[in-house]
Amino acid sequence: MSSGANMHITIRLQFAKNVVSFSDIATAIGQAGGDIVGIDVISSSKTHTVRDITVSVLDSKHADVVVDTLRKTAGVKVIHVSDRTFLMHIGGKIEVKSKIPIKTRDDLARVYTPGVARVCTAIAEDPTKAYSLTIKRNTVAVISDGTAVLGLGDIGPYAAMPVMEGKAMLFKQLAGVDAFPICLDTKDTDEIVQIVKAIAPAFGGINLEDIAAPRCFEIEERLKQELDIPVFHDDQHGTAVVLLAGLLNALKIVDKKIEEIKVVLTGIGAAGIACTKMLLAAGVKNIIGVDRQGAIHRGVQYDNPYWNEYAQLTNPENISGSLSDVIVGADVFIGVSAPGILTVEDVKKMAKDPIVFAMANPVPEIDPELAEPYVRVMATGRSDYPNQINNVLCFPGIFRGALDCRAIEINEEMKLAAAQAIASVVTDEELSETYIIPSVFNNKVAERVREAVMKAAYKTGVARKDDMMFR
Ligand SMILES: NC(=O)c1ccc[n+]([C@@H]2O[C@H](COP(=O)([O-])OP(=O)(O)OC[C@H]3O[C@@H](n4cnc5c(N)ncnc54)[C@H](O)[C@@H]3O)[C@@H](O)[C@H]2O)c1
Ligand SMILES: O=C(O)C[C@H](O)C(=O)O
Ligand SMILES: [Mg+2]
Repeated sequence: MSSGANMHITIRLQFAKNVVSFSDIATAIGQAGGDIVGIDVISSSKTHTVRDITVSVLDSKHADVVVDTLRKTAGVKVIHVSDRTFLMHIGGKIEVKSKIPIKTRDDLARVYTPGVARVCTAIAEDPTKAYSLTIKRNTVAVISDGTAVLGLGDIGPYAAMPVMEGKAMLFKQLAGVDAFPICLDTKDTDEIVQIVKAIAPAFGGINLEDIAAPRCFEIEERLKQELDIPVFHDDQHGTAVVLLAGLLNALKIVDKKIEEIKVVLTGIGAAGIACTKMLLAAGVKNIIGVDRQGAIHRGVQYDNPYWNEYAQLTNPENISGSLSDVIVGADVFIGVSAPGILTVEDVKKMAKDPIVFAMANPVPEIDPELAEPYVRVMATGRSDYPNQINNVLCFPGIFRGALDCRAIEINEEMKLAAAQAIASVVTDEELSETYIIPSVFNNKVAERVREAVMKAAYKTGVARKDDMMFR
């Protein structure tokens, strides 16, 4: 399965009318396996025509095959090839906009010197006024060091930017939160903690993103202790929240109790450890974690201290072995690891009515089309298949709620409330194998998550909004 399903390329080509017809070109594209999804005439003369032909292809290799076929067709000249996805990224995807225009000298004197000085002084005298007089109240920093970007791994801070810009777009569109992508050119835990602390004054919350385990745990813990604004590692907690929402609904379909299921989870990293903790808190008793060297079990000393702790909390029968060994009889498979590691043979060994959540991005642990015939409920992290279990269902609404009540943190109760809120958007009448989790575009999601999260924040005493100081 490719990472670029729905990949569209636009090929600008010129063809000599007396040598080749458009239907010859369409046939050539079809024979190379491409699907024409759009045609635009750019110019036409007596002898030549220039057209932009948009073609759906499987991946970039397939795109090369289609383009090569056209290059070899007599009378055809390929002028250039563009990829719609790349075109959407030219110059980046977000910008900063002013709320008020500066039209007159008077405006200038208010938004900037000298007027602004009075506002600065007011904040200097009472720093809590930053909430009412600066962007802090509505602004989140999306911070990555580029070490665990999607399932692409350590691709560095420059390459991480498009994902962080995308997260910022989603924050804004789904919950009205202004988010800044900030990619740091350091992998040093102390340095990351120091930098984030130092930039915190401008922000009402910190969303850590795509920072590899195990460093992400210490970074988050230390920042939580040192800052009075919510710090939330999206790949851990956002994923765990949405996973639980999806599982609660999937279990209704197969009519199994959460306490009785056997769960096998692959990828004991940031997402995997947080998902496991959330499932244990929700009542799962039998969960086995599998990483590269097989099932995590007691009796081994792992280099990774988090795995030693993990072994204590999970795998009640202390089973060892590979994924194929431990998957036998499992009710649920959860993948937050790497592409293609679950085989159809593995799925066939699961208990009746298997639930498979293959959540690695962009390529899941098993191709949904291969798994489909053998599973009862199938979900991925992607938007091009039904049941998208992706942290995008959580982070906009959870931060909206936290910002609106000026929460000092996002705690366990707030996360659980968010999971239940997401699950509740799908009504019992609507619930089906292909609809266990609401769509990212369902505008009820962020609002419901916001309300639930605020309620939990007030209940647990972490909301400061009623405190006059933070108005
Ligand atoms: N759908 C979602 O919302 C969502 C959210 C977060 C992460 N993810 C995906 O989950 C994956 C992991 O993300 P993370 O942030 O936890 O990264 P991470 O680097 O912290 O953890 C990944 C873990 O997977 C393990 N792993 C790699 N290859 C494996 C294999 N062949 N078999 C078993 N384990 C293997 C690694 O050793 C590591 O422990 C990525 O693909 C990411 O895109 C999806
Ligand atoms: O970015 C996503 O689509 C989800 C998640 O944060 C991931 O790292 O895969
Ligand atoms: Mg991520």
